Amino acid sequence: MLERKKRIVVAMSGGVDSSVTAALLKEQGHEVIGMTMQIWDYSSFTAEHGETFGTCCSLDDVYDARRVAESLDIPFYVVNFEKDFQREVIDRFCDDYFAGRTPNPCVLCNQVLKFELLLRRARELEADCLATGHYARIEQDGERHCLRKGLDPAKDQSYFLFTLTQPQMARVLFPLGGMTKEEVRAHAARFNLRVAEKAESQDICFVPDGDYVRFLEEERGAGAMNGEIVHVSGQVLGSHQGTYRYTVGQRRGLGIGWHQPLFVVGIDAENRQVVVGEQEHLQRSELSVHQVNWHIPEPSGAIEARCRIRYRHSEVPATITPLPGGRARVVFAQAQRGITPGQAAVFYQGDQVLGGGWIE
Ligand SMILES: Nc1ncnc2c1ncn2[C@@H]1O[C@H](COP(=O)(O)OP(=O)(O)OP(=O)(O)O)[C@@H](O)[C@H]1O
Repeated sequence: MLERKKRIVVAMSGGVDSSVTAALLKEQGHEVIGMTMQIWDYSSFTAEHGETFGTCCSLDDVYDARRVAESLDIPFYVVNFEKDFQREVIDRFCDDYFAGRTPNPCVLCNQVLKFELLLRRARELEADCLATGHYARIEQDGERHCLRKGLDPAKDQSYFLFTLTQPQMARVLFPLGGMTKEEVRAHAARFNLRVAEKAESQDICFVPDGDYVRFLEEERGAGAMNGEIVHVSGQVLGSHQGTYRYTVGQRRGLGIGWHQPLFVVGIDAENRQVVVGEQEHLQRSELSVHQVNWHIPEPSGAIEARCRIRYRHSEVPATITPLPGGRARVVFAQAQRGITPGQAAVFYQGDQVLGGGWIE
């Protein structure tokens, strides 16, 4: 039981996690308000492709969130952030791909939509805090708040939350951070929530079928980025239909016969070249990041930590040196495969997030 009754806005996606979050906070005696962001209109996708998908933000999900709010007997609001989502997440997603990077839109959605815009709406309702169903933990350590991994290693979402700032963490709750998904599903059944058996959401909610190339071409048109496939040695091996169709580490779909397996090792969007090489060319022992967000006071020199270079990567030992202009250099104890510009590099010490930035 928390000591003081709070007014808490719960970000409700219509999924199991945020529904349980709302139910638990209500059970603890807080004044809970449900809020769903409408961020993407699926009707055109569904009309064209004739399918619906279990994503985090379709209209069905708004309906589910409303039903859950009704069953919990809490006020419920839908906020329309479609334009913000288009500008802050989708346009940047497309810009990144067309500039030769592989973006991570979930981090941007958390950063701008959930923890700036939605948090502001919560403040307008005079709420004490905003709660989400993320699997991560925020703990207070003296004056500072620290971000820790979710206790369930299979669900930990701390990587997607590295941009959180101190003022945001002071206002954000992750009630599921200390639970496993099993426990959350058991709570959902106990609360009799009709979303208890709902499937997990997709990786990228606005590309429900996973065909991001089609999505990019619908957004930006096709054909403008075609060019050569070039071996690291400089030899031209073939041609391609658009640099945005490729990502570092990719092996399939190159359409080139070569005496060794070939991988994409770099994308030079300016010259419209896809650079390929053998396995060993994918290994790099250092990277640079920009827009670094430190969760600890910015170190004055190099620190030893562990670094994760994409969501499904187990963090590895690295030396991290802050650089001027909000940048940092990361040098790995052992070379890493497939360091990908546009992805986030997040620094950890044990289960604590020390900071993170965007790979250049
Ligand atoms: N459209 C939305 N409106 C409001 N909050 C959202 C929305 N989408 C996601 N969230 C919030 O962000 C959290 C993490 O989102 P994510 O897409 O990772 O969902 P998830 O882990 O599948 O959770 P859930 O089961 O609640 O959908 C959700 O638990 C919810 O609190």
